[in-house]
Amino acid sequence: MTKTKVAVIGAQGRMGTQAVGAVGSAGDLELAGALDKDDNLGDLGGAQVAVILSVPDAAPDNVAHCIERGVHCVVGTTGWTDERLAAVQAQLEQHPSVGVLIAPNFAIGALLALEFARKAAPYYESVEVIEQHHPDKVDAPSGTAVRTARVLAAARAEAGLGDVPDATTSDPLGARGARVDGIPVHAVRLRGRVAHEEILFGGPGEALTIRHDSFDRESFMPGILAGVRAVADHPGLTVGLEQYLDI
Ligand SMILES: NC(=O)C1=CN([C@@H]2O[C@H](COP(=O)(O)OP(=O)(O)OC[C@H]3O[C@@H](n4cnc5c(N)ncnc54)[C@H](O)[C@@H]3O)[C@@H](O)[C@H]2O)C=CC1
Ligand SMILES: O=C(O)C1=N[C@H](C(=O)O)C[C@H](O)C1
Repeated sequence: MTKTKVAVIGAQGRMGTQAVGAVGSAGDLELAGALDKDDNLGDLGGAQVAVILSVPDAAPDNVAHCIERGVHCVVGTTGWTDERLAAVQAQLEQHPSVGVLIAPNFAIGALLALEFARKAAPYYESVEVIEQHHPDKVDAPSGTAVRTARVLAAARAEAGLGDVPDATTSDPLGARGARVDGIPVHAVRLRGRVAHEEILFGGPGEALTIRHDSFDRESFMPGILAGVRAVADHPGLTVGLEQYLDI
């Protein structure tokens, strides 16, 4: 069997170290490179696929480097703005056979939570998102929470729902949190947490809470490997691993 050659970028980080182990342990994959910020990415050790788990400020350059060399990308790094996504899209137009997966969350439960939330959204007047992470995380709100809020907002708009009700007229300290496409999003940072998300729905006389917990980064590894195995068959830009899976 010919093994797919995979390079990990951000290989010395919390996620990168586990991803290096997961790729190295997969019988159908070969670790071609384990690269971090002081390394010259070069030809990525001849990799066909790069797993990018660097920091938000570095990932756009990492992705551009890979696309330029025809290397498919499975990107876990967060912090993707519309402008950064548009730049990836534009570069991919010059490299139409290259696949780039940007996956805000690789955990199967997080993907299921997103789909359950999409389904619930039309039925509730109120919804808010609370994410909790370890205090070493550099970006807030989490990429997962941003994507969840966007999906919720789109589902509400499609169902003809208006803004979430909120009578607040005075909030000088920002206690009501951020708004992503109109959806309130709250970020908690606590030592001991890994990655957690709650989607709180409210309607007259009832509530529905959808919650996902990643207690260990091993929860992300099967999703990374699934992305690596599928990315070459999905040229162009894809946001969300759920697009590859039958969820
Ligand atoms: N999609 C998902 O399921 C998950 C995504 N993440 C995201 O992955 C990213 C990394 O998270 P952690 O591993 O916790 O962070 P980390 O800070 O532990 O690791 C980041 C690594 O990237 C390296 N790095 C910095 N600049 C670089 C450059 N120019 N080139 C190559 N490497 C560079 C750092 O030296 C470090 O080793 C974050 O954006 C985080 O939100 C984290 C967990 C799950
Ligand atoms: O930084 C993290 O840890 C995580 N980052 C991703 C995010 O921002 O959504 C995924 C997961 O929540 C863990």
